[in-house]
Order: sequence, then C-alpha cells, then structure tokens
Amino acid sequence: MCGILAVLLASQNNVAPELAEGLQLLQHRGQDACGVVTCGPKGRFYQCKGNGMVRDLLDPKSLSQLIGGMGVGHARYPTAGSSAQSEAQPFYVNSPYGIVFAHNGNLTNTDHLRYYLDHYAHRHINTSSDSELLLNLLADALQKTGKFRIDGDDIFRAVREVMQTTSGAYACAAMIAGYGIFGFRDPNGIRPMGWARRRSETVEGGWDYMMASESVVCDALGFQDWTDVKPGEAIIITRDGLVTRQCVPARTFAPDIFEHVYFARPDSVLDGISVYRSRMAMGDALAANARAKLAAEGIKVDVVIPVPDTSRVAALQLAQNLGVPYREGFVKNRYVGRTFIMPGQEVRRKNVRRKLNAMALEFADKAVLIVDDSIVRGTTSKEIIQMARDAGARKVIMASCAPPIRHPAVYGIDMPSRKELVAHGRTEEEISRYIGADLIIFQTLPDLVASCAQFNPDIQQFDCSVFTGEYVTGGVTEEYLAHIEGLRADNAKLKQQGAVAGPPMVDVSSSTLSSSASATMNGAASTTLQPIFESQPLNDDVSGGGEVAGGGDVSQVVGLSNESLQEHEQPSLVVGLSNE
Ligand SMILES: O=P(O)(O)OC[C@H]1O[C@H](OP(=O)(O)OP(=O)(O)O)[C@H](O)[C@@H]1O
Ligand SMILES: NC(=O)CC[C@H](N)C(=O)O
Ligand SMILES: [Mg+2]
Repeated sequence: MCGILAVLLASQNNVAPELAEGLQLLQHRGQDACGVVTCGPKGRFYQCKGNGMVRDLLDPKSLSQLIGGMGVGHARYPTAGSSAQSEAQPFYVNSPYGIVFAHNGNLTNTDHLRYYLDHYAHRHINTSSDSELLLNLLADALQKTGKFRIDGDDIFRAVREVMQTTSGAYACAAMIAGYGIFGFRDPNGIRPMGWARRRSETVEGGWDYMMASESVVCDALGFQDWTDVKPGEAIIITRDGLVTRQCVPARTFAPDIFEHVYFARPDSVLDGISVYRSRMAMGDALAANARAKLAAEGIKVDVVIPVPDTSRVAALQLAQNLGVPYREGFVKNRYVGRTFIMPGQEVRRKNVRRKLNAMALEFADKAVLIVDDSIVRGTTSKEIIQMARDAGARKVIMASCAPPIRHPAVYGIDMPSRKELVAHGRTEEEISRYIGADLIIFQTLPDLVASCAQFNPDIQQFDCSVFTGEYVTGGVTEEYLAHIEGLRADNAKLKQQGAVAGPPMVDVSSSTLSSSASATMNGAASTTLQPIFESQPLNDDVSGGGEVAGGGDVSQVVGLSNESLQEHEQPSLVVGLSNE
C-alpha cells in the first residue's frame, strides 16, 4: 500500500518541500523507502530517493536541491521484488521523453509482462519490482507513437494500452519531462487515488494541482475539490489545466476494503467514504456480535482496550455500545512505526514489544476485551495478550474489526503466504488458542462490507479477497498463488536477501538525474551531490551468476527535455499483449 503523490504548481516555485510534506502524510502507507523527483528548467529531473523514512531522507538540504515546479513522490511498502534501495520509487526511464513513475498496488501477470518487455519491446528491466515493469510498458506504449512531441491523446492511448495488458491493482502518478503530470487507476479501482486543486498564490488566475493516494494530503496542503479518479480513468495535468478520460471501460468497481480496515488514515475520505465513519460503523457492528457472544459464554467484561493505533476509533464505538469503560491500557511508543508493514517476522515481533506497553493499572484482576482492527499473522495479538496476562488480566477476550483472514493478498498487501496467516486452516477456537486468548470475536464479512458500503451506495462491491479467496481481476489461479508464496513468503525473502550481493547499480544523489541508453535508473539517496557509480549485479536473478558492472564513471548527463527530443523510428516489433 504505497503512498503516491504528484503536484504541479502554476508557478515555477520549487514544489519539493510540499511533496515531502505530503509524503509525510502518506508515511503510514509505506515505511521502507521514499523519494521525490522534480522537473526543473529545460525539462531536467532532480531526484532524492532511497531506503528510510520521509523525515530522514528528504531533509531540508536535500529538498533545497530538488528544483522545479512539478514533481512526483512515493512512500514504499514493498509487495514485489525486495526492499532494496534500487527499488525505491519514483522510477525513471529516459526513453521516450523522460518519464518518472510512482506506483501503488501489485501486478498479477508480471511474468507475462517481463517476457513481453524482454522479447518484444527489448527493454532492460533491472530489478524485480513490478512497478519498473509497469513504467516500461508505459514507455513502450508511448514509444510506439513514434512522435517527436506527444500530446494528451497519445498519453491516454498509451495508458489504455497499459490497462489492456496489465492485470492486478495499480494507482499510478507519473511525470513527463517538460510536459506535465498524469495519473491513472486500474479498471477495478482497487487502489485509491484522487486529485484536487487550489488557487495559485503567485500566478494570478492560475491553479495548482495535486494527485494523491489519500485525501488527507489535500486537506493538509490547502487543496480543495478532492475528486476520486474513476476506475479505468486517467488524468493529465499541464500548465494548461486538467483533462480526464475513461481509457478503458470500468470493470466491477471493487476498492480494497482493507484500506478501511487498516491502511488508510481515518481522516481520509476514499471514494466518498470517510474512513473514520467506516471504522466507527465497524465498532458498532462488532458490538452487536460481541454482546451476543459474551452473553452466550456468560462473560462480563470490565473494560475495553484498543490496540493502538488503528483500532482506536472502532474500539471506542464498541465500548460505548456495550456500555463498558474504554481505557487506553496499552501505551504506544510514538517513535515506533507500523509493525505490520515491517519486513520479516522477527522484526515485526520485536517491534510490537517495543511499540506497546501494558499498564498494570488497567489490566490487574480484570476481564479485558482487547480490540484490534485485524488479526493477520497474529503477531500483535499473541504478544499483547501475553502482555495483558503479565499485567494481571483475569480474562482476555480478543475482538477483531475484520473477519478471519484466510487467503493471500495479491493486490498490494504483502501477505502472499497462506502459511503465515494465523487464520489459515484454523477454526476460531484454534485461533483463540494459538494467540492465547480466552475467547475470540470476529466481525462477520457482511457486517464489515455494510460498515463501508452504507456510506456510498454507488460502490457495488469491495475487494474482500483476503477474506473470501475471490479475486476480482480474475487470473489469480492456484498455480499463481503457489508461485508468489514461493517467492515472497518470509522464509523465501530471507533466502533471497542472503543471495543478493551488492548495492544498487547507480547511486544518484539529489542532483540532476543521470541517464544512459534507455535503461531505467534506480537512484538512491546519498549525502554527496556527485553521482556515484557502484557495482551491482546487472542480472536481477538472485540465484547469482549475474554480470557485475562496476568502476565506471557516470558523468552528469542531463535528463531529456521535450526540446531536445529527436524523431525516432517506430519499433520493428509491435506486439500488444492482452489479458483476454
Ligand atoms: O496480526 P498481525 O500480523 O500482527 O497484524 C495486524 C496488526 O498489525 C497492524 O498494526 P500496526 O502496528 O501495523 O499499525 P497501527 O499502529 O496503525 O495499528 C494492525 O493494526 C494490527 O494491529
Ligand atoms: N505497496 C505498494 O503499493 C508497492 C508497489 C510495488 N508493488 C512495490 O513493491 O514497490
Ligand atoms: Mg495495529
């Protein structure tokens, strides 16, 4: 669930500080890596990206060197490839026209796309990131125009081609050197995205525009008129204004319900549904279920305690409905981020302990009802139930605002392995025993769906695949699930980390982007302004054996501007892919 952001100012003022501020507001969507690329005079790109949190990487000094009035930002939570610095976004490809690209989501036909890009488009893909594939598909589609200069129609057509060839979930923000920014959302609208505008403070009658994963960014940066991008729609923003087009017919609109359960900030409104309201409704619905279950078991609860942060809104509502006191029994260390999106089970487990501390005052001799938004691997619940018992709780009942998660996620949540899911292959009683609770209470799926759907009757369904195993895009076969399980399960990732040697191919600082041939550059943050060339396996195959390029000297090469583009030939092999 990465965060994506793009801003175009009416003026030529530097936009980087606002992009960094906006990314801070999207930090909850990805903590592994982040980056900003801006476009300045002569269509030159300036970038700063790498592993780390927004406030650390995008410091004032780095930001001051990111020149230009339009730019793209990204906060990454890896769901494909690795956590390597080389996969930090935005990605850049110099040909054609100079494109910068940020992606939220996950593609499900990457093998197919990789094959096409290699065999037909002859594009070199330097990482295992699905986003790099998506960017190169877009670049390939634009290349086919064969034009010296492109216009909005060309971009819409290229996006259409991408949508026709790509399967999975994606909300994307992109920028073309010297031209403008554009974005698009997959035909099922699985991942969220919208745009907004505000009056320019410096250009009379001008508008500043932004597009982002969540509306909270628009509120905080003073933008108005938040409008969700429709499924299958693309938007282009240039200094002439904004145009939108339905690039392919929308399919079943199925936004991911997990945004409401966990991912999004409560102060965001996604597709017309306030996340805060939907979480309140989850608390209400869960209360009815909890009342019945507690009565059936003859349990009287003394106190309701949320697991900070995400469950707070729902837990308060549940407590009020039950007429039981709500108490903040777990104190959260504000300096520890979200644990679920941390890479690796051991890191997650340790950080739950670092993050939460149980106050004996609220637990001693009490029957406590602990409320969380979801129980996925059970890491959090197992730890905090033990903490509650250590703090003297007499009885521990665990309640989850989401139903049991028994199926892998394929659209942008990194839980591809069934074996890692605590509810997979377990009954509710078995889950309860596994996490050490006296009783477990789950939300039902109809209640969860109603908690969100009641606020926007236009949404016919949500993507609930992690609860049902039904994948709205189709094409998610048992074979595919087994394949990603082999690639991305925690133990598989650990093995890969062991096998990968060397840093990213090119370490570009927050200076002008370097470019060579038509390869995608995977820049990384650096403290120096000089581009540095470092050795890196050019072959992404983690089993080893790739060639190593190193020692070369990358001189500063300017990014392409529209002015410097040359007429080029139509590629000889033009083979479109189709899911159909
Ligand atoms: O069963 P698990 O695998 O532990 O996953 C579920 C837990 O992880 C998340 O918390 P997280 O710490 O990521 O974020 P939060 O502070 O927003 O609640 C979520 O809110 C649950 O508490
Ligand atoms: N969480 C996301 O949206 C991730 C985007 C992309 N799949 C990546 O791994 O970088
Ligand atoms: Mg939590």
